[in-house]
Amino acid sequence: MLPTGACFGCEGVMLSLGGRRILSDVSLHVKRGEVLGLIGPNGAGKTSLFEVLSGRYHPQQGSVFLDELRLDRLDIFRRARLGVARTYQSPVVPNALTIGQTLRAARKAYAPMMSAHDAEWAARLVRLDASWDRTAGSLDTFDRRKLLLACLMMRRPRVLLMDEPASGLINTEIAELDLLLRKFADEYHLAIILIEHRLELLGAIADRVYVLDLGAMIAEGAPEDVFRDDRVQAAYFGGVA
Ligand SMILES: Nc1ncnc2c1ncn2[C@@H]1O[C@H](COP(=O)(O)OP(=O)(O)OP(=O)(O)O)[C@@H](O)[C@H]1O
Repeated sequence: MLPTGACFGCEGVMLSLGGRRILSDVSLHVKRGEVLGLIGPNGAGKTSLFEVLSGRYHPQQGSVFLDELRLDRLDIFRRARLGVARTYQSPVVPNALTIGQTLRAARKAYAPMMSAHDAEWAARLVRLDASWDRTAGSLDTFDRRKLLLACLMMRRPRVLLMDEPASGLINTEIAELDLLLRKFADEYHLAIILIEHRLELLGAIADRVYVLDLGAMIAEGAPEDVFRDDRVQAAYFGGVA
């Protein structure tokens, strides 16, 4: 069960891969309209936790919840259809398709089919200004991210999991991305979880932050408190915990 007010998350997740313990007793939850940061040093288990939440990995112990629904037995595509959207560190787009064709493919990927109006709305929402005749492969990193976000947003997801969405972006683009994500959370009540290495980026946008280290959750709270936490300092900078 999730705590009162939470709409998505996991409880007591234990994951082993290839005989190695990757996650130990990990719990995390997010509310509607909340932007959550997930941080931790390299190899802490952040991406593995996203794979558990999105349904690519099935943990040996623990559960994933969307409201009261237990998602444990559902594969990644079923969770996506229930409103668990996911982006990846590399914005891989279908290079040869135009923006228009890519959005059309997303509209028709599964029932219910979305309308052309939904695609136009989503492209406007993410401020994708490029011509729809352009091939997706010709877009820069930020426009690729926007195109992939538009494909997700047209279906009005309930949860958005984003693995290092600021990777490859310049500062002005990161500022625009922050505004977009705040808008998704505030106006569309989307629950957002972001993986980010750079603490300073999360300080500006996250309502709350979780810190993973060596597969265990070592801190949770407001960004300014978490960043001062001795265990977090030790995990990041090798100080004394
Ligand atoms: N399929 C796998 N089989 C065995 N070990 C794995 C597998 N995938 C990941 N790992 C290991 O699990 C640990 C956590 O990896 P993960 O990619 O989840 O960490 P991360 O916090 O996302 O790291 P980074 O910030 O470097 O992306 C690492 O030690 C990694 O080598």
